[in-house]
Amino acid sequence: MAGQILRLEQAQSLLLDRVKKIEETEAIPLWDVEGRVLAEDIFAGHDQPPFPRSPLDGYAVRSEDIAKASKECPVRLTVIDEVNAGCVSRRCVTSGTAVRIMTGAPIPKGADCVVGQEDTDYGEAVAEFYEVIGAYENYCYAGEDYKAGTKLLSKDMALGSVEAGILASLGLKQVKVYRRPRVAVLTTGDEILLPGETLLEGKIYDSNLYTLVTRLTTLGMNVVRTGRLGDDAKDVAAWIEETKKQADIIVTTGGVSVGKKDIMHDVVKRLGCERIFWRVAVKPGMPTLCAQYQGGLLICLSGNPFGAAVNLELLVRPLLGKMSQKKELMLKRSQAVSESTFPKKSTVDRYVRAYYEDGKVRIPNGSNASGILSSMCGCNCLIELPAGTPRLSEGDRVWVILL
Ligand SMILES: Nc1nc2c(c(=O)[nH]1)N[C@H]1C(S)=C(S)[C@@H](COP(=O)(O)OP(=O)(O)OC[C@H]3O[C@@H](n4cnc5c(N)ncnc54)[C@H](O)[C@@H]3O)O[C@H]1N2
Ligand code: MOO
Repeated sequence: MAGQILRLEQAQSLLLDRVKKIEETEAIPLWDVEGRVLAEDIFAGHDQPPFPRSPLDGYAVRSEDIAKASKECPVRLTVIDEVNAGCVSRRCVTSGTAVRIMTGAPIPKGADCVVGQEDTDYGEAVAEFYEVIGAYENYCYAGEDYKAGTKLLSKDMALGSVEAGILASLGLKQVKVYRRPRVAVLTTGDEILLPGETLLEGKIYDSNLYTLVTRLTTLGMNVVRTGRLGDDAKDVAAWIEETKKQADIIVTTGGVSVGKKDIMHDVVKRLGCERIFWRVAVKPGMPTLCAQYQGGLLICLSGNPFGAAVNLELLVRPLLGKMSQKKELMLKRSQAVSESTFPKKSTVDRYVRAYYEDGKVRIPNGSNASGILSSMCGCNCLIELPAGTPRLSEGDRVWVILL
């Protein structure tokens, strides 16, 4: 069963070769666009703004009427109408007249500029003007944001709050995006209890389910099914069989090592899946087992909580990035100077939980062992110590993977 232990890059590329960009699309409400990828080009259906509008509260006038206005020698114009945002004045501004106007209101015909009310006497029937304002000053053109027919957003771009606003400004309620990768998570182990159950002798609570599902959700994935089962290969195979149609990727934890209850090897056989690899030369999480089922990948991570969390980042996250076209999901490395020591020499590539800030990286107190989760609290990176790296000292330069 042992076979060859793959280097991380080999394992990553074997898996990446087996996934494709998701082409299926769905229409979603604008509220939900954050983190989604646009599946259509978006063209403007109208000018924005659709009409020339006032940028000020004041008076719409003809600039030639106030060409000689000053504080000492004000120009007096008859106020023939008032227009607020959302309304339209049907009057035409002719020589000697003005229309009282509020910010955002359409500039009436005949007017070619707006005088802010601070430069007037705020007159109601007749107003005095103290400033010269040139033609098309304080004048927002129709279409100055965008013109009808302009391509505003392109297929395959990432959507966020600004794009949501642009789509809304077009009057759209929905937009076509690629569907998200569908991921299912199953934790296995006779010792695993769900939070809320009574802690019995020899048992522990399931932390992996919560770490993995929360992380996948944060990465923008559609977690379609979750489950927890004991060490029974038949049950686990049945669960995976039922889930295969709904999920592009099924992630499991536990049962991948060499013990009597390490059932995932048997599960893969029962399912008739093609085993892609077992074991990657990394610590933690070395015994990861990956297989292909029709329609997706089965990624069986170590039961150890840190091993599962790290390999979700190293092996699963890049797949999700490729499938969803979200570049930010591809692994991001940065150089940093270590402010901590790490005592163990690395015989395989080792990942150490740490905090990164401003080019410096610090390892938290507590163990970095595969079974230890609590010291990962607040960590935002993994220090990458390649095989053969001697003990880490303060001041050493290292590469980190930003989480
Ligand atoms: N003789 C050997 N023993 C082991 C080897 C080896 O090479 N020879 N490899 C070790 C390494 S490295 C790892 S990693 C673990 C992997 O074990 P499994 O993936 O089979 O996982 P389990 O045995 O099921 O669990 C390991 C550990 O994690 C706890 N666990 C499991 N599930 C959860 C969960 N959902 N939430 C929290 N904690 C969980 C479980 O109780 C175990 O303590 O194998 C080594 N053994
Ligand atoms: O490969 Mo394991 O997760 O280090 O104990």
